[in-house]
Amino acid sequence: MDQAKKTIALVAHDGKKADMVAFVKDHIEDLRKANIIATGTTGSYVRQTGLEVELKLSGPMGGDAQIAALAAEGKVDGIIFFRDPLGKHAHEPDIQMLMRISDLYNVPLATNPATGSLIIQGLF
Ligand SMILES: O=C(CO)COP(=O)(O)O
Repeated sequence: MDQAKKTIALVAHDGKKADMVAFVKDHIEDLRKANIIATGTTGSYVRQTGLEVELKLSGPMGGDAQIAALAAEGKVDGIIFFRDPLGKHAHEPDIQMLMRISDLYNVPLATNPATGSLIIQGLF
């Protein structure tokens, strides 16, 4: 992790992983300037774009919680979290926690590509 760089967390539910990969491709030049962390499965998909990604645990196994903990410690500058509004998740409490922590610590969090682009514009 390069302390001089911004850190961006990428998280996407299964129904939104294709959207996340498309988003990363659209913003790859800016994202290359950042440290990228991601929940496990999302990160594996994103790596296919060639972007370097530090993988956390898969979301249902605690990945959202790991990203929330880093955000609470001031180690995350932006979170791009494409939730599936049509899906149901066993780890819903973790999803809510990640959003709550981002509000508590005023960490920008985008839940769709439009606001994700605004976060990237704002950070770079
Ligand atoms: O479930 C998730 C976010 O809540 C995402 O986790 P994965 O990237 O491991 O699929």
